[in-house]
Amino acid sequence: MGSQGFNGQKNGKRLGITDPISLGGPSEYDVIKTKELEEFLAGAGLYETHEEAIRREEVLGRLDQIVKVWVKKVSRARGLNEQLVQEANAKIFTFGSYRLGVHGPGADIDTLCVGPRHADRDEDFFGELKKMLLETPDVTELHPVPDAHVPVMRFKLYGVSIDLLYARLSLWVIPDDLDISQDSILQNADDKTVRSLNGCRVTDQILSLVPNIQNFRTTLRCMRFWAKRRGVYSNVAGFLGGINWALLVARICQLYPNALPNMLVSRFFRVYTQWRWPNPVMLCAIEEGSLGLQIWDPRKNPKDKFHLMPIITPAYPSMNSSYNVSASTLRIMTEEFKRGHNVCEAMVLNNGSWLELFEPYRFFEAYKNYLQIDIVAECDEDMMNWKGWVESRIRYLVLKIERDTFKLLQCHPHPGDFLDRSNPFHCSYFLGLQRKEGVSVNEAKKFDIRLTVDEFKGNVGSYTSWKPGMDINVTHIKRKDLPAYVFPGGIRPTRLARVSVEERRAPDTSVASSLDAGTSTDVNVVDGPVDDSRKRKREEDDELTAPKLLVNDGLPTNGFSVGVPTVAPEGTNVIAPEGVSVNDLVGRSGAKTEILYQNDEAISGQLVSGETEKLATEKLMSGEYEFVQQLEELEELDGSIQDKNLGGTAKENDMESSAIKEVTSSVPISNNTTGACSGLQVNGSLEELEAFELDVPLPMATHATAAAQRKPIIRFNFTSLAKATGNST
Ligand SMILES: Nc1ncnc2c1ncn2[C@@H]1O[C@H](COP(=O)(O)OP(=O)(O)OP(=O)(O)O)[C@@H](O)[C@H]1O
Ligand SMILES: [Mg+2]
Ligand SMILES: [Mg+2]
Repeated sequence: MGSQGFNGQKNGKRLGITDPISLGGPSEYDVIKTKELEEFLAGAGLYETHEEAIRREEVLGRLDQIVKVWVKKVSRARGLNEQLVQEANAKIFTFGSYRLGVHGPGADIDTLCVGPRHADRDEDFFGELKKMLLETPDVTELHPVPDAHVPVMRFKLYGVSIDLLYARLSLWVIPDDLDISQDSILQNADDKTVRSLNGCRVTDQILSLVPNIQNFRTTLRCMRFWAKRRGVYSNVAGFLGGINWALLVARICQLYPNALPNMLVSRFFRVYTQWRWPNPVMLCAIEEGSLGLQIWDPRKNPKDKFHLMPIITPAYPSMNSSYNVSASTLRIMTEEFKRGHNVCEAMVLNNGSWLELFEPYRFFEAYKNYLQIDIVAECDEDMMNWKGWVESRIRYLVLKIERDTFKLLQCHPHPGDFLDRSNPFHCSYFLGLQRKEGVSVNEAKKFDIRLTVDEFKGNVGSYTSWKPGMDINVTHIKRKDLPAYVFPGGIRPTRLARVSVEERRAPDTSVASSLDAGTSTDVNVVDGPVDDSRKRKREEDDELTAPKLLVNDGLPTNGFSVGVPTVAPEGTNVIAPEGVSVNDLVGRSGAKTEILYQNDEAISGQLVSGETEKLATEKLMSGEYEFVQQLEELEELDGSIQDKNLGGTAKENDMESSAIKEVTSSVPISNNTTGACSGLQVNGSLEELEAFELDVPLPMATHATAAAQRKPIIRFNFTSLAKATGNST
């Protein structure tokens, strides 16, 4: 198949803020591999049926009817004359995965209702419309969330999940052909309206900024599925969510405008493996705008400087869509990009497969030590609210632990919760724990993170909608003590293979995978034989290095616990920060390079040579836009930025390997504790924490006074050999 001859432009406008990396079109191989990929995605159940698609359209039609009736009712109640009542209008727009055309069978439809100035949010949208929805028999599970940052009404209409936002415009009449992409639509809009409009405006912009929507969709479907399988799909956990993945994929589509999805997937991994965060990913230039709304600008906004993985939204006001990303989650995602890159490279040599790329990440085999966060509530509604709140706090716990252990301990949050099948009002979250690479047992000495956990629980306990019965428990557990309900089917494998650090991220062709689409939080744990000699060695290692973890102060618990009750520990020690080199001030190239080769060098009709393309990618990475320059300015502005190696490291002629190396060390500089980050590890073996010896469930200490009275103790002692007495749950 020849080149589609796309020159990187759409309607005479260049897409993206740089020229493409390659204008090469697909080869026969790409056509075959793309077909294979599409079949794979279909086989995984990612596409809905034609009937389901029709149903969604009917649902949207019905919703549009409902809001149109609503707005007339509201207009009449406000005393508008009959002519104005007749003209009164409201309109439904869609955004999210449905609008992008990448939704799966069970996905919600994200919708926005745009209404006139006399239909307000509180009284009319969350009042009258809610009342009408409650009275509509086809509406079920109505759950209004008026106090959210982006207020939303959640419900099901004919069984289809709907997220409905509201934008109140300053117009008296909403025309049916209203264009919300104009910035003027934001004039005189309240903050919640601006935020509510944002989802639609961003989605529409994305679709207008990619060269080929169909290729974008297939690639995005693939990347969303991949991210779910690899446990890196979750905004709230500090990974990336739907909009972030869409933006990352869209940028790749701009850089390879004539490529088919198979190549876009492989370039996705290549480019983001080399990406030198915190250079931002942007689909277009950031507009200053005339309305004075705050935009992402690390030169002006101190908070923006600490964003580790900026992925900027393309509609005014441009924002960073991925501010939740932490050093931990960035490290994990970078490792995953690298793994994806390796699998794709191997595929070209006939050594890899799509199956292998989508191999589920085996979270519960990856670590020896976990932190288990259990929550309980008294009824469905309390549980839903309590879960939402706790879930949104967990990434702060990750930050706190890494901060308070001077980054010697690394946390890996598992996205999503696990429901205890024996108790519908109990569920658990998990963090994998490991010692930072290169931190020796001796160096690590002892940790005391009682205060860290206490702080977390205090924070969680400050929930303004707290109700009696909402409780939380934080317990340290070993892998063997993981509750059965975390495993597929609720059945603990008879023997859990320990995945070595290298194995954790490396492709594993020996493991068969069941492609249960949509189970983003499920991890396929495989029960396999463990080599005896390796096992013996492990046990010896455990003996030598067993650290100690104390999870409470010996006080009795209040009866709710999951974990391993053991004896109370001896006194606790607080580790000193000495000797901890937080190597986060390492080199970022300051040079702004000429980007890419000329268009006419791009070989029309065929792929550019691998080496040329690699070089082009590398160039792009090393001189991405004006941002490097911006960073230099930043450094002049802010003495806290201490990039000593600026401009002194790899430049445009460096090979890919050095670019990778740079990616792993090119991180923003911060003296801010929450935004602080360490160097990333990609290569080499990450050492795990070895067996914790003591593991006592925490007393319940969620709320206010309870939290103050029961201080949980978590102590990591890498030298002590106190014997465990734990038994499994
Ligand atoms: N917590 C949030 N903060 C900010 N924006 C959010 C948040 N949750 C959702 N959104 C916005 O709503 C959009 C849709 O979110 P949603 O969770 O429905 O994901 P999605 O991409 O539609 O995937 P799915 O197919 O799983 O629904 C996102 O793309 C984002 O713009
Ligand atoms: Mg959605
Ligand atoms: Mg949604």
